[in-house]
Amino acid sequence: MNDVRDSQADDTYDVIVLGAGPVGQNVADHARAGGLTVAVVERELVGGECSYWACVPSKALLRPVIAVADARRVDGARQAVTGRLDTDRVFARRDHYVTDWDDSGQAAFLKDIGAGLVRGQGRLDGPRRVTVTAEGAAPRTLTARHAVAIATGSDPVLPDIPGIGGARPWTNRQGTDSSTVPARLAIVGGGGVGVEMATLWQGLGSRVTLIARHPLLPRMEAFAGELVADGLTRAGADVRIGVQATAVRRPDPAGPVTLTLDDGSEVVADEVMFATGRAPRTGDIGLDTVGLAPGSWLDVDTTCLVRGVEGDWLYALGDVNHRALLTHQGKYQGRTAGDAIVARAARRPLDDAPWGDHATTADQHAVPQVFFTDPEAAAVGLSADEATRAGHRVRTVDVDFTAAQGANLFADHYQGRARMVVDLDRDILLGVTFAGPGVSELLHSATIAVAGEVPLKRLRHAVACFPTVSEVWLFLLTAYERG
Ligand SMILES: Cc1cc2nc3c(=O)[nH]c(=O)nc-3n(C[C@H](O)[C@H](O)[C@H](O)COP(=O)(O)OP(=O)(O)OC[C@H]3O[C@@H](n4cnc5c(N)ncnc54)[C@H](O)[C@@H]3O)c2cc1C
Ligand SMILES: NC(=O)c1ccc[n+]([C@@H]2O[C@H](COP(=O)([O-])OP(=O)(O)OC[C@H]3O[C@@H](n4cnc5c(N)ncnc54)[C@H](O)[C@@H]3O)[C@@H](O)[C@H]2O)c1
Repeated sequence: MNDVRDSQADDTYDVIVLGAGPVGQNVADHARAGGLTVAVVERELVGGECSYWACVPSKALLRPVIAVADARRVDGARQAVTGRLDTDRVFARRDHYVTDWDDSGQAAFLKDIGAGLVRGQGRLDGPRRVTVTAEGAAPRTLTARHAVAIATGSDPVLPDIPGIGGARPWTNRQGTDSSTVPARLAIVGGGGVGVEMATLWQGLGSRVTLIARHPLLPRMEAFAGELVADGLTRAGADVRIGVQATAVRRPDPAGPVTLTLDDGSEVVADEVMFATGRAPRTGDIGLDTVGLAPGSWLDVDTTCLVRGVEGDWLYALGDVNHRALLTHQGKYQGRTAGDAIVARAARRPLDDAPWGDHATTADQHAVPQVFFTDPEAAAVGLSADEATRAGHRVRTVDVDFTAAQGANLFADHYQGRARMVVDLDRDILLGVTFAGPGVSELLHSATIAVAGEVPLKRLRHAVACFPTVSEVWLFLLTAYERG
C-alpha cells in the first residue's frame, strides 16, 4: 500500500476524516484498505473521548471494583478480601490503559495504515473542502476527491440551572481522569454514565448520591435498572429516583457544593458530576457552508451519507449521527461507510439493501449494550415495550438466573434476571436483556441470535455448556416452548 505523507503536495486526498476517535480511525482504515488516500484531522488526541475520557478509563477503573465484588460473592474467596481497594494502584491501572493521555501509539496506527494525520480544528468550507486551523501554524485547506466523513463525537450537556456556572461541575472528563477520591460525590443523571460513575466512585470510597429523574437505565427493560439501583444501594450509595436538581451553588470555590432538588431537599457534596446526556460536536465545523444547521445531530442514510446534501460526498458516523452513542456501533458504521465510500469512488454498485455490506442495518435491529455496573446490565435489540410500539406481535419470556446451576456456581446467592422478546410471526428474537453478575460476556450470544434472526426452532439446538451462566438460554427456551 502506498504511504500517504502528512502533507500531500496539493493537500488533495480521496477522503478527509474529521475526528480521529475510534470511529474516524475505522472509516480511515477501510478507505485505505480499499486503496484510497486519506487525511484524518484531529484537534485533540488521536483516540478520541472513548480512549481517554470515556469507555477505556471508566472500564479500567470499574474492573477492580467489580472483581472485588465478584470475589465477595464466592464463599471461601470472600474471606480472602480483607482490605480496601488500593486506589493509587487503581488509578495507575487506568493511567496505563489511557497511555498517560499520550496518543503517539494511536497516531502510529494511522501512519501504519498510510493515512495522513493533520493536527488542528477542521471545518467544512463548502462541498469537499476542509480548512484546518492550529495554534502556531498557517491554516491549511484540504480538498476531498470523493468524501468527507464527520466523526467528531459528542460533548456532555449541562442543565441550564441557577448556579451551574460557578459550581465547577465534573463531567465524564473529571469522572474518568481524576486521581483523588472525593469524600462525597453527587451524580445527576441515571443513564449509562450516571450508573457506571456511581458504581465506580462508590466502589473507590466516595459516598455517592445518585439523582435520577426517571428510573435508572430508562432505555432498557425496567428490571435491569431496578437491579442496578438495588446493587448501588447495597454498596452504600444513596439512590434518589424521581427527583431532579433545580439549582446548584458553591459559594466558596474550594468548599463543598450544594444541590437543591425539586422535592425541596438538598444534597451537600465535595464534587458534583452531571451525567445528563450528550450534544453533537457539530457547532463549529462549518456545517452552514454546506446548508446544514450548526450544532445539529446529522441525519444519515443506511450508508451513513448525510441527508439533504447533494453530491453523495458527506458522511457522518459515530455519536454525531445520534443512531447509537456507542463505540462499537460507531466503529461498525465506520467499517460499513468506509467500504461504501470505496465502492462509490470505484463506481461499483452498492450492496445497501438490509444486511448488505454497505448497510448499517444492525443500527436499527441489533444494537448491543453493556453497562459495567454491579450487577451488570446487558441488552440487545428491542425491549418488550419498544417491540410492541413498533407493531410486532410479541411474547415476553422471563427467567431468574438461579434456574441455571452455572449461575449459582459462579456466585453464591446469584441475583439476576433474563428476558427474551419473541416475534410470534417470525419465530425469531427481537431483543434480549440480561442483568446479573458476569452477564457482559453472555451478551454476544444474544446479539448473534438477534442479528442472525436465528429461528427459535434452531436456537434450541445451540446447547449451552453445563454448568455455565449461559445455561440461562436453556431455561428461556424451555419456558417459551412450554408456554
Ligand atoms: C463515561 C462514558 C463511558 C462510555 N463507555 C462506553 C462503553 O463502555 N462502551 C461504548 O461502546 N461506548 C461508551 N461510551 C460512548 C463512547 O464514548 C462514544 O460512543 C464514542 O466515543 C464515540 O466515538 P466517536 O469516534 O464518534 O467520537 P469521539 O470518541 O468523541 O472522538 C471524536 C474525535 O473528534 C475530534 N474532533 C472533534 N471535533 C473536531 C474538529 N472540528 N476537528 C478535528 N477533530 C475534531 C475529537 O477531539 C475526538 O478526538 C461512553 C461514553 C461516556 C461519556
Ligand atoms: N457502557 C456503555 O456502553 C456506556 C457507558 C456510559 C455511557 N454510554 C453512552 O453514552 C451516552 C451518554 O450517556 P449519558 O448517561 O450521559 O446520557 P443518557 O442520555 O443515556 O442519560 C442521561 C440521563 O440524564 C437524565 N437527565 C437529563 N437532564 C437531567 C436533569 N436536568 N436532571 C436530572 N436528570 C437529567 C435523563 O433523563 C437521562 O436519563 C449514552 O448514549 C450511553 O449509551 C455508554
